[in-house]
Amino acid sequence: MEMLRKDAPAALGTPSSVFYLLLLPTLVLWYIYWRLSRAHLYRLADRLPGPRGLPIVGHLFDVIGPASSVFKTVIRKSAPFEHIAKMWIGPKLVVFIYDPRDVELLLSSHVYIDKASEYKFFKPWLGDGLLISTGQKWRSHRKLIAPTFHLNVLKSFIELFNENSLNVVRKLRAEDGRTFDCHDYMSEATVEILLETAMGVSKKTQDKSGFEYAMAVMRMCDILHARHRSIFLRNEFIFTLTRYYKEQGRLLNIIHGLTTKVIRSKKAAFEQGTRGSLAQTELQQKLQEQQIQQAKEKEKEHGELITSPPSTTATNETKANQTQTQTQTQSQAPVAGLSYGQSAGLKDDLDVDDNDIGEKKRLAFLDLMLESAQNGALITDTEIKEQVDTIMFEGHDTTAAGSSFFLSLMGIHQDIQDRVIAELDGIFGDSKRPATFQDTLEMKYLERCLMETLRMFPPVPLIARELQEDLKLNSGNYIIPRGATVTVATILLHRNPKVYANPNVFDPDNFLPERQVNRHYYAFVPFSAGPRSCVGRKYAMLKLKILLSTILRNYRVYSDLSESDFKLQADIILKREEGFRVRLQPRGAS
Ligand code: HEM
Repeated sequence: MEMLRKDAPAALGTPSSVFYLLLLPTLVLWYIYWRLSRAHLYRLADRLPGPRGLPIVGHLFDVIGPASSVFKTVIRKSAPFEHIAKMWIGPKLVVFIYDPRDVELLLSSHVYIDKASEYKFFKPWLGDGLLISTGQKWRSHRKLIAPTFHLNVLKSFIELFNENSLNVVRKLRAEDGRTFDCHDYMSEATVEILLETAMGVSKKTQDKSGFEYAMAVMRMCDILHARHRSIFLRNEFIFTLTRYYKEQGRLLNIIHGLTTKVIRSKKAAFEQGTRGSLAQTELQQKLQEQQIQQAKEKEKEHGELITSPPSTTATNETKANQTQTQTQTQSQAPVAGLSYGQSAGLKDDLDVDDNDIGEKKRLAFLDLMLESAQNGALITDTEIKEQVDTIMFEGHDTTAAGSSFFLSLMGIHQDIQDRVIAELDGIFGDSKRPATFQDTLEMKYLERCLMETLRMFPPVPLIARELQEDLKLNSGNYIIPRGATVTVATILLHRNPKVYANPNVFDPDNFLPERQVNRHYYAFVPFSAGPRSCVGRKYAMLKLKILLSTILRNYRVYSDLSESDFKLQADIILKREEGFRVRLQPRGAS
């Protein structure tokens, strides 16, 4: 008995050996349970076509590595499949869709609106802003924000679009005749335009130019993309141990520093009763001063009696109201279709009739946010900050990429550039006058070139959703199971040979109305579509037309490369790895 008692612990083993003895069966049981709980996912996934991956890890190794090679590999492997391609990234099922009929099902739905888990890496930066939020919060904020990008509001930005575009032209003089990366200029300009329009502050109120902010955003996107591509960096704990985490903190200081300052300065003006863009007020004052000066000079020259310029004593609020009223009486453009970046026939909440928008809602973005906060609990200070961060990011990086691709393509296709320039000369002649809203409607060929740029090089090349319900596709007898991530591969959709006869050829005539009419609405969705479409779509198109036409009225663009030399990288926003290298020559100089 005595012996038995002594041996008993040895027979049962030490606590650690018991642990190891139980570990294996526990793991096996857990694995069986895990597989069974995902049986539905595996069953339906097995029926989906896609490139063959490795056992267990699937295509994990395809998404690890430099950004440009990952993008190329994923596109290359998906391309041979006609409508849809499935890939396993470890345990994660990702399904790429690029048939317009399936894209319509996903994007037009009010059910499949939850963003994929990859968007969670944006959280420290954008919080629960419009891009990543979901449910009731997204719904109510979308309803609040969409009208602030209504055409009536946008028309009041035209002077600022013009003024900032001229500013870029002046800055570009430093690069005359040299090959340089135009993306830096486009980034800085798009940040400053956003500050002055949607945010309604003057760029003079900032210590530094938008350049530092734009560069911090670019670096931040690199970090987020690195997290997408590394299994280790995806883990929150491991991430905090890396240099990326420290750098993220530094970058967020710059990014949030600017947005905090913007809100503070706008709030201060708001509390003093000032509404509307402070930059707009400054610009109007400057124009008035110029008018007075010119009138005085004229008077001196000719001894002419001149009528006095408009009073400068009106309050900012009155002026902002005046601007808004003026814009309401300007020509009412067709609201749907090409001019605003989507297929004719597609409509979303930006296409509401003018009369459906209440008076108060005709405010620019940050004005409306502050007004709503003042009037009740529609939006809190934290939420305003999240939305400002979201609009600042979404509103600048996308248009910086779009305009840089446009200039690169103009540089490559001199014959097409000739036609754009001829159109602009037809509209403006020799005049240096700023563009009006009506002019932008007449830039038909430039518009087609812009659309073709967004087709071939969509700044947002992938739109990903996480399915909470199964999705039965239209293109074939396929069901994508709930739990999967569905990705609209815009870049493949836009180059679908069944839709575009020569998908890899830059041909602005793809957007001739007669060609458009025969195409599926969802074959062109650079701004997404449906309930989660881009709220900045019209803003982006109007701004890009003014910015790019101003550049091409002043410079001719050249490029030493062709599209086949582009090394595309999709670190959130589509870019050229080698930079957007172009050369400019002032127009009129031979
Ligand atoms: C060429 C320029 C632009 C392109 C190609 C573009 C593209 C897109 C796309 C594809 C989405 C959907 C993303 C997704 O579902 O994952 C989106 C969403 C969004 N965009 Fe844009 N965008 C552009 C410019 C702008 C501008 C100028 C603003 C604001 C001033 C803006 C604000 C937003 C916001 C807030 C969302 C989220 C909307 C929501 O989820 O309800 N974008 N954009």
